Parts: sequence; structure tokens; C-alpha cells
Amino acid sequence: MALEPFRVPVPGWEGASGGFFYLPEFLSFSESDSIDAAPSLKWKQLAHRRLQSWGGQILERDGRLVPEPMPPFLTTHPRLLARIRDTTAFHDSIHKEPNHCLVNEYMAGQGIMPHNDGPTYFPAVATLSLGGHVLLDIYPWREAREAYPTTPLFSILQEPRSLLIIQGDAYRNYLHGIAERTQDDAPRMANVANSAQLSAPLNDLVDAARRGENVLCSRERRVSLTFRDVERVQRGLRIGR
Ligand SMILES: O=C(O)CCC(=O)C(=O)O
Ligand SMILES: [Fe+2]
Repeated sequence: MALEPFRVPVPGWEGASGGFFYLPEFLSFSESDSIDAAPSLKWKQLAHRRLQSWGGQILERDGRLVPEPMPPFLTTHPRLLARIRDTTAFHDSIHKEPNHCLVNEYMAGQGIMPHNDGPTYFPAVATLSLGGHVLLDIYPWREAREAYPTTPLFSILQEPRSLLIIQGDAYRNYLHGIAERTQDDAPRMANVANSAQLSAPLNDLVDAARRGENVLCSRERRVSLTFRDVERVQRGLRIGR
């Protein structure tokens, strides 16, 4: 699959490698239901969201993955893992496909601080969104110890059932975060970079926001699955033996 037709237009991107790619309707409604019905036993409650981790444990000591087989809900119908491999997002990584998946659940009003996913992973992440829409805010990169940026450069609106791929310089040179809001107002909606790639009602909403109309877009529960390749894998060691 060629990713180029799905590129999110980012000002000043010329000459950089990789990019942001938005694939709407990556799953059908029924396929998305079967993923959302995934095992619910593994949730770990964090301060601002719930989290599941699949594919194995990443060692804090050296960032190596102690691998575990991927669960059936990612490998059997609708073959999500294989379909993500087929996007070619991970073609240049050692395993050529993701070996790790984090599932995040956010209720309306919950989010994640601006951050960079860092060098533990091959510089590509593929994020499937389920449930409600969200605005992923993109900021210029800065050291974690520096003050958090407050104004995003732009946002990417992720619709349910869409896949977002962040690759290469887009992965390395920016921070991403989700603001803790229950609704997105006109100034936020006007800053959406992938408006032309959205379904007609949301594209209209962004247009209205840009005309200065007083639009509001409410958030709901959203579940994201983020896929990455941990290139350094611990061989010959299995947890639980
Ligand atoms: O939920 C998302 O879309 C983003 C999650 C994220 O940035 C992460 O897990 O590193
Ligand atoms: Fe992240």
C-alpha cells in the first residue's frame, strides 16, 4: 500500500523524511466492534486513563522487549496486525511489522501530556481509534525537562475506525498529546491539518470553525491501539517460566 495519498499536509515539511498519514475508515463498523470487544481483564488503571499492553514487557534497564505472542484479537479476524503490516509503515524496521501494542482508554475529559515516544521503538507508530473522535495535538520537540508547550503547531482529528501513522522525522521531531477537554471549540477545530481527509460532516465543521462560527465538537469514550516495533528483543527468555 502506498502511503503517499494519505499524507497529512504539514507546512514546511519539504525535505523531511516520513510524515503523518491519515487513513480514514481503516476498519468497517463490524470489524471495529470485534476489536472493541477485546479482552477487558488486562486493564491497568493510570491517573488519567486505562492501559493494556500486548506483545511482551519492555525492560526499563535497556529497552529490550521480552516477547510474548500477540493475542488472537489482534491476529485473527479482522487481522488487524497483518493489515497494519500491509500499510508498509514498518517496512524499514527490523521485524517489518509491529511487535508491541498499547491500548489506551480515555473517557471524555481525559488525555495524555505532550511527549515523544522515544528511541525504544523503530520511528513509526500506527494508531487505530475506536469509540469517539479525538484531536491529537502536535508540538515542536523539546526536552522533557523543559516547560510543556501550550499551543500546538496543528492538530490531527482522528475519527473512529481511522488509522494514523506517524513515521520518520514526524515521529522524531515532534511531541504529541491529547488535551484534557470534554469538547473541542472553534479555535481548536480550525487548527485541524487533516480536514480535507475527514468525513463530510466533520470537514464542514472545520470549515465553519475557520469562518469564525461558534462550533463545538463533544468528546466521548475513545479507545486507541498504538502499534510499534521494539527492534531490540531479548532472545531465549520467557516470562512465567
Ligand atoms: O491514544 C493515543 O492516540 C496516543 C497514545 C500515545 O501517545 C502513547 O501511548 O504513546
Ligand atoms: Fe505517544
